[in-house]
Amino acid sequence: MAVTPYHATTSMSSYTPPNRFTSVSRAGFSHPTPFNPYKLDAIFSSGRLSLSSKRKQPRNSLKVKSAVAPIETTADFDEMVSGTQRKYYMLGGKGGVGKTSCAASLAVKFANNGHPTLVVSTDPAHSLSDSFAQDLTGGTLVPVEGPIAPLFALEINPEKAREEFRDVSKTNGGTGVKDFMDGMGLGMLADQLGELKLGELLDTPPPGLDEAIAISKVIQFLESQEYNMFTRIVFDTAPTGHTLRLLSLPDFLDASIGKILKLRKKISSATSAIKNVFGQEETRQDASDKLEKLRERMIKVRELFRDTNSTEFVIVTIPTVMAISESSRLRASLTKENVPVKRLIVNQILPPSASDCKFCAMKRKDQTRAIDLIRSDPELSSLLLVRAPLVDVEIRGVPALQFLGDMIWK
Ligand SMILES: Nc1ncnc2c1ncn2[C@@H]1O[C@H](COP(=O)(O)OP(=O)(O)OP(=O)(O)O)[C@@H](O)[C@H]1O
Repeated sequence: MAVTPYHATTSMSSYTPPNRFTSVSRAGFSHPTPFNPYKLDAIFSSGRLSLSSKRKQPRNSLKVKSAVAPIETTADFDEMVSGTQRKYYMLGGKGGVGKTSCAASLAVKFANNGHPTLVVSTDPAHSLSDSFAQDLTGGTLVPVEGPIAPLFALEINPEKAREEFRDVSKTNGGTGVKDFMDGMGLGMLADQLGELKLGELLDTPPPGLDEAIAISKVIQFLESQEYNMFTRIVFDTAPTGHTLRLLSLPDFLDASIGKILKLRKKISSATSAIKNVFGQEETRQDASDKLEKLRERMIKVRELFRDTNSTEFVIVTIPTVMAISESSRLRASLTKENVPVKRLIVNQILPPSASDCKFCAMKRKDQTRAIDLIRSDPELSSLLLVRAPLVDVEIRGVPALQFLGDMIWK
């Protein structure tokens, strides 16, 4: 299967990873008081947040205090950044909570700490381009300017990935095969094939299939020599429902494809006498191989999600009862699927304010109540709770992501 084309740039090909990751200074910005840390526009207009200035400033000089009841934990970024072996971070959660912003800011932070990093969006509704304020829609790796170590971004077109699957399956088990079998009087086997609901699968692929294929494509090309320089891979995944289906999908596909392959063997022996007449043996063998490969790739995706040594799923949520309930269910499902989870980002927490309006005071109360839920939730209370404040402008572009990342990933 063709690997996503990519044209290496000089910055990537000439890059030598540092021996000691700690030797690369982290981005930090100092702000003279009085200063509202949530006013991004103030930082930009004052010129205090610029890529050239970031290396001169002391690390983590910007401290943000949380507005709601304190739960003093950090993301333990030191643990995330340590080691040169490749690590994968999957960020997921309810739609619109800030998965993309958190994923992009984490990727920028890794790159600023010396890790050649790749950030990938497999969300069918991509917003990585918007987040980086760069066009990433071409389906190829695009260099992101700014961070210290190379940072590349990729939006995988799920439609295209799905088409690939449809092509493989059509030749192997769709109507083509059914007609072929009917023609040979193998209606019974055709019915068995029907039971596998393969036709349905082709017409309306289950949510998660395109994402699983997209992830498997990334795994595939990351195995090549050309891309082994990437030590951190950050995935911006699709909203919760898709992720959950994606996790059960490999089992479903594994079983279905397994059955199809068995069936194929039966058909193959039953028709050995006449298959030469049809002259299709070679095509069918090729399709079988492709299907088997697809099955292996699905298994790899599942293994990657479950690999405690290299992978971590980070749940992103917001401080509302609905979002937290959904996060709790997500965690339960991830645990069932043996997917390692350590961190929970609570994004968009209201910043402190001396004079709350009525609306803000109500909102703050709601947020406090929601965060209290996390503390008593059996699925979420054991996670490292990371607080991310609501800022007053959209997070777009590397400097803004750097700013957000320095508040979240500490
Ligand atoms: N901490 C924050 N403060 C202010 N705005 C934020 C914050 N986090 C995210 N946003 C904004 O919220 C919007 C949605 O964020 P984002 O695209 O990151 O969410 P998402 O979970 O990836 O969404 P989707 O599920 O639609 O892909 C964006 O406009 C983003 O700039």
